[in-house]
Amino acid sequence: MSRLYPLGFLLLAALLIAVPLASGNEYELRLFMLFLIYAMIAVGLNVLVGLAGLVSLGQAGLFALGSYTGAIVATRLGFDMISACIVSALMAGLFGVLLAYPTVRVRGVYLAVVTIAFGLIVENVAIEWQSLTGGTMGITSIPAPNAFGYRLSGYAYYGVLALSLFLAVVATHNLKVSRYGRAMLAVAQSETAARALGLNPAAVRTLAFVVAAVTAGIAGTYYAFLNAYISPDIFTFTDSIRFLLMVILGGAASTFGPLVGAYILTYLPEYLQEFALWQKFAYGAMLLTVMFVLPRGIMGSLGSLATRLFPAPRTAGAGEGIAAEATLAPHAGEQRAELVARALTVRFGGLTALAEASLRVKPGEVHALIGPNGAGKSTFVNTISGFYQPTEGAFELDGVQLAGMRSHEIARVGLARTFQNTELFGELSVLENVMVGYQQRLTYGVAAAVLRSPAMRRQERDCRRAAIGLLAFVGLEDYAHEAARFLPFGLQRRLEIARALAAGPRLLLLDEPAAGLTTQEIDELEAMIRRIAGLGISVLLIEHHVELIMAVADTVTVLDYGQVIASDTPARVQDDPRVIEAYFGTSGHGAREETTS
Ligand SMILES: Nc1ncnc2c1ncn2[C@@H]1O[C@H](COP(=O)(O)OP(=O)(O)OP(=O)(O)O)[C@@H](O)[C@H]1O
Repeated sequence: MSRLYPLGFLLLAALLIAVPLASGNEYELRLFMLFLIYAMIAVGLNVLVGLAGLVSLGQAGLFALGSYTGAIVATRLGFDMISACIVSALMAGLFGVLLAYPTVRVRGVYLAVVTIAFGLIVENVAIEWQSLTGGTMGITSIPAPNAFGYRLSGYAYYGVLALSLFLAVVATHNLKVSRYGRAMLAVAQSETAARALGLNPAAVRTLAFVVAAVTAGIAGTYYAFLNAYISPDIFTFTDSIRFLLMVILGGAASTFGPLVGAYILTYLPEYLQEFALWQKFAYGAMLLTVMFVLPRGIMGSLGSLATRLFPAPRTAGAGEGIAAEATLAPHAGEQRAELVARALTVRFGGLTALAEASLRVKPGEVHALIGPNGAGKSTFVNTISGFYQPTEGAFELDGVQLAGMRSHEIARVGLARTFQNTELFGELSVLENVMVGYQQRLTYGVAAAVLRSPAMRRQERDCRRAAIGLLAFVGLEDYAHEAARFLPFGLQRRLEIARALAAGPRLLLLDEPAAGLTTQEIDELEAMIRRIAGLGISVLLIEHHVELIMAVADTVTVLDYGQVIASDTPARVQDDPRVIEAYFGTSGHGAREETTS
C-alpha cells in the first residue's frame, strides 16, 4: 500500500494544476476554492478523529475563530493575508490546547459534548461581542487576498490555496507515518499499554487537537479573504457535523480520504439544489447508503480492498533486523537493575489489598511473585508500574524514587511490563506494535516528522530494524505485517514481551505470562525468560504456574492477604509451612502441585 502514496500525491498535484485550466467560469473556480478550504479542515480533523480516535463536533468553532481573527487583524491592523494566517494559526492552536485539556477526564460522547459547547460559545461570542465582531451583521469589507503588499489575482489566490492544501496533506501524512502518528493510534487503541510504554496520552492528544485546530484556523482566515465578508451564521453546529462527516465518509485515518469526503460534501449540496424539496432527504439517504456499504469510508474501504487484492508479504525482510542482543544489551548489560519496594500499603476504601509489603528484586535476577487469588499480586504490579498510587510506602529502581510518579514516567525510568489480559494495539501490525515500544528511544521532533528530515528517516529505519530483530527474538518475524488482533493468543503474549523489550527496560515485569498457554508454549516461554535474564535484564514474574517458577526463578516471594509471608529460593519457599498453609489451608499437603488461578 505504501508504494501507492507517491502516486496519490502526484495525482493530487496534477488535479490541483488542471482544475483552474479546465474550469469554465469564475463560479466554478470559486466553488472549487471553497472545497480546498473545507478539505484543509477535514485533513487536519482527520488527525484528531482518524489517528487519535477523538470526536470533535466543534470544528466550526475553530474555523470561525480563524475567520474572525484573520478578518479582525486584516481590517483593523492592516495585516496581509499571510500574517493574518499566522496570527489565526497561533490563536486556534492555543484553543486547541485548551480543548485538549478535558480529554484528561472525559472521552467519547462526553468529549463530543465539550466540543459542541465550545462551538456554541464561539458562535455566541461572535454574535454578542458587537464592538469587535460586528454582531449579527458580521465583518464586511475584508480586503482582497494579499501577500507582502501585493494583491493576489483570482488564480494566484487559487495557487495559494492549492499549495496550502497540498502541503497540509503531505504534512499530515508524514505525521501519520512518524512516531507521533503511531503514538496517536496507540493511545486511541489502548491507553493503558501506551502509558506502560512511556507515552504520555495527554501530550499525544494535545498534539492531535493542535493540528486539527491550526488547520481549521488557517482555513478560516482563507475563507474570510475569499468571501470578503463573514457573519456568525456561516459557522453553525451543522457545519461542525459536516466537517466530521467529510472525514468519516472519505475514510478516517486514510491520507486522501478526507479530500474525497470534502469534495463530495461540498459539491453534493450544489448538485442537489435543483431537487429543492428533496435535497436534504437525498443528501441524507446517499450518506446513509455509502456508510452502510462502505463502513470504513470510501478510501478506507478501497484501501482494505487493495490490501486484500495485493497482499504485502506477512514476513519482515530477511536480514533487515538488528539482533535483539545488540538492541537490548547497552541498556541492560552494563547496569543490572535493582527494584526495592519498602512497606507498600495500598487500600481500596476499607479493604487493604497490600499491607506493608516489602520486596527486593536483586540486579539481574528472575524474581517470582506468587500467592493465592486475591493475595494482592496485581495490586503490587499495578502500584510499582504507576497505575495505582500507594497509600503508604516507597519503591525505587536503582535508587530512583518511583512513588508518586505516573505510569509513563516510571516506564521511562526503565520498567516495562506486560498485562495479565494482553493489551495489544489490535489494529496496528505486529511490527508497529513493537515500534511503539521503541518509541522512547526516538528523539526527532514534530518538525522533523512533518518534513521527513534525514534524522527522522535514519531513526525510523533504526527503529524498524530493531523491531524486526526483537520479533525474531520472540519468534514472530513471520507475522510482522499481520494485524496484531489476528494473532493466536499464545503469539499475542509473545508480542507483548517483544514490545515491552523494545522499550529497553532494565526491569521487565511479566504479569501471568503463562496464563492460557499450552504446555509447549510454556516451555518456550521458559526458554525466553532465561534468554532475557541472560541479557542482564532483571525480571519480576507474577505467575501461578509453579513448574515454570521452579524452573526459572532465582527468588520467590509469596503474598497472602496483602502481606509478604516468605521470600527465599524456590526450593525453600515450597517447603515453607506458612506457604503451604496459605495455598491449601493446611500444612499437611506439599505445595509442589501446580496451582490454578
Ligand atoms: N481497583 C480495585 N478496587 C477495589 N478493590 C480492588 C482493586 N484491585 C484489587 N482489589 C482488591 O484487592 C485485593 C487484591 O487483589 P489483586 O487483584 O491484587 O489480587 P491477585 O493476587 O492479583 O489475584 P489474582 O491472582 O486473582 O489476579 C482483592 O480483594 C481485590 O478484590
